[in-house]
Amino acid sequence: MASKRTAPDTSNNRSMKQTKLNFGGPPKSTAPPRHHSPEAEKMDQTEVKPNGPPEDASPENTDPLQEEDTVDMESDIAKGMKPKPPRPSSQNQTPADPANPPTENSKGFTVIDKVGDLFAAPPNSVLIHACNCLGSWAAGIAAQFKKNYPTAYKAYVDHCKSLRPNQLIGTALLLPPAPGEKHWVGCVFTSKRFGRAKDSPEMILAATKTAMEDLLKQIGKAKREGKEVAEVRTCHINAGLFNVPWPKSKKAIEELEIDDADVPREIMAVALG
Ligand SMILES: Nc1ncnc2c1ncn2[C@@H]1O[C@H](COP(=O)(O)OP(=O)(O)OC[C@H]2O[C@H](OP(=O)(O)O)[C@H](O)[C@@H]2O)[C@@H](O)[C@H]1O
Repeated sequence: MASKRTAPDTSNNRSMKQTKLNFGGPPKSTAPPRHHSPEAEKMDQTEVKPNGPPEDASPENTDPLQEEDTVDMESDIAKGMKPKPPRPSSQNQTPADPANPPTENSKGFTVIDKVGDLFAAPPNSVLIHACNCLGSWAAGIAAQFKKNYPTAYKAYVDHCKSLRPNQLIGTALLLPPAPGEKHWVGCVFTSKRFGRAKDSPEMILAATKTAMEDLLKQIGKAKREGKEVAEVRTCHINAGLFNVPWPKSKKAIEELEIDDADVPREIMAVALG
């Protein structure tokens, strides 16, 4: 683990049942460790440190999720939980027509929980993480992003320098794979600041909705332009240093509706076991 410190993940990673039990419940910890100096927490623009070399940061080419996923998904289905049932496609249901079987809501999204390492995703996957608006990927999974994707980190810092937190909050930045960096990086700006100055859980969740909508639309646009986008994978955004239980962020994503045929409808939420 490349992060300098661990952060509380207030969700359960392995079981939809436990995820449901945790839903809406209080976070296990309300005081995540501070990870920036008081000076840094006061800053509106973080200093830009030179990026180190990628070292041997390139993630694996294989995706070790598959086997475990199948087991998890099957057991979830056996428990009568996810996958999410299709939403009604119309208010006025007509009798079943074999030529036109009922379809899922074409505007909605499904978030599938998986156990594994986010960075072990297939090439050209989009990896999503929550960001502050100050240009800092100093801790938690953000520090791993900084190490693995130095070009994306620089683009994120430049983006944060070009806009104020009030302009960035609730938006997203989609960064294509740079040479030697095999994944897209999806930054969702869910809190203006970090540490003790982070936004409230309510504000973080509101920003998560619009930022994820923005990101998914950007992914749809990239696909329309012929760019190669494999899977869309997210970590349990907001569940560590931002201290918002994952099921709440997951629900915010699943409640989105976007009317765009090119937007990917399935998001894998990957968490370490
Ligand atoms: N390899 C891996 N694969 C899969 N899941 C992994 C993983 N490694 C860790 N996780 C999990 O990933 C979740 C997110 O937890 P995090 O605490 O990182 O992020 P967050 O979204 O709550 O908070 C954002 C602020 O954290 C940073 O802080 P800085 O201000 O830069 O210092 C940012 O820049 C923001 O400001 C937790 O469930 C971790 O268990």
